[in-house]
Amino acid sequence: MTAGDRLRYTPGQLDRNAPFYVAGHQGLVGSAIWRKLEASGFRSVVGRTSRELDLKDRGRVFDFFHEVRPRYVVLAAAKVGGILANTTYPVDFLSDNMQIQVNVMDAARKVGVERLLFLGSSCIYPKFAEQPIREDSLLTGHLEPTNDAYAIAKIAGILHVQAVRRQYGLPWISAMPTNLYGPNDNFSPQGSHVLPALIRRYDDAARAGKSTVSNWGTGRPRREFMHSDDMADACLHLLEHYDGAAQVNVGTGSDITIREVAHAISAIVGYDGRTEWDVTKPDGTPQKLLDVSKLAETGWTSGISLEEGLERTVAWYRHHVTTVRT
Ligand SMILES: NC(=O)C1=CN([C@@H]2O[C@H](COP(=O)(O)OP(=O)(O)OC[C@H]3O[C@@H](n4cnc5c(N)ncnc54)[C@H](OP(=O)(O)O)[C@@H]3O)[C@@H](O)[C@H]2O)C=CC1
Ligand SMILES: C[C@H]1O[C@H](OP(=O)(O)OP(=O)(O)OC[C@H]2O[C@@H](n3cnc4c(=O)[nH]c(N)nc43)[C@H](O)[C@@H]2O)[C@@H](O)[C@@H](O)C1=O
Repeated sequence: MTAGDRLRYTPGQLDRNAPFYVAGHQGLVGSAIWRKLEASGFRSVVGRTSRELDLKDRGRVFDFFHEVRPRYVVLAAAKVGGILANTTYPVDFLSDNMQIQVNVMDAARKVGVERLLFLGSSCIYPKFAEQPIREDSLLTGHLEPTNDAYAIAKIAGILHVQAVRRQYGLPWISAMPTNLYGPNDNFSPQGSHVLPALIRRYDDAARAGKSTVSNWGTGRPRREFMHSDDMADACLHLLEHYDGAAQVNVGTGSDITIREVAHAISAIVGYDGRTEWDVTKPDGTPQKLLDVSKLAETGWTSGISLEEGLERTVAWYRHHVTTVRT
């Protein structure tokens, strides 16, 4: 594919028989996308674990794309973690993510992948962006320092997609999800995001009859949480209905304090002890609520309430407690 070879994209159903590569298909988002594609009739969905194909290995990534020749790609493979992991390992979050996305997008461009969806994150926006955060607030202010390395890699990914559109005419797109949760999440006490951390902590405490649990920070920051099945639904919707250079925010449109979500989880698991707040741990950005009007204009809104999503995820966690990723 060279500059000037333009693929004509017509919004509508993707071909259910065409090879569809889900990068990161065993992760929180990738596994939800896999379930969604199978349920939607896709017959040729392809995935590789990082053991089978390390996406940092450029040569092997090119070999894979030449062999499989996917027509569609969702790039849901990334180095991902919560606030502490991002603060402790900034080099990994910058370097791994830059390598993964550059290799995948270069190889996908080389074989002429028709539709590619790059997943960024709501942390790409300035720390003190006006709320709810509109897509056009990108690069208008300083980033939140606890995840600036990760955010810079994700911003480079958005630019990469836009550059491919401009130079090669491929109708690739980017989506910026809010904080996500659901089955196959990372439940590592130190490395995970807040929601899996709280589910594990409160469930462990309820089982052990503990009188106190300690959460991080002040509990005052506000976050918007979305179930990964909603996210997967939005991804397929965008691939079938959106073709623009600007990234699209993906969220539910409402947020909640960490204190409130901790209370909700403790009630679901039946924990009746005390909750303390360890203010030596970082709060991160004070509020991250996405403006989802652009997504709504494409015809998609979130369908899973936080209450239902938490119930489902706690049930999943309890069923998989001995095998969850930590
Ligand atoms: N979770 C969240 O709250 C949010 C996530 N996102 C974005 O969504 C996407 C998916 O995140 P999520 O599902 O949560 O992350 P997970 O950690 O659950 O999954 C990431 C996946 O990436 C794969 N992966 C990581 N490194 C490599 C590598 N070197 N080679 C091949 N595969 C690799 C892993 O494969 P394996 O299991 O085989 O090692 C894993 O399945 C990411 O781009 C993330 O930035 C955006 C906003 C919020
Ligand atoms: C999705 C997004 O996720 C990260 O940003 P974040 O939203 O700040 O992520 P978080 O889920 O880790 O924390 C949210 C809030 O919750 C509080 N908190 C309480 N108790 C625990 C706890 O036990 N663990 C964690 N992790 N946080 C806790 C914590 O102190 C903070 O105030 C980015 O680095 C980046 O990866 C990114 O894009």
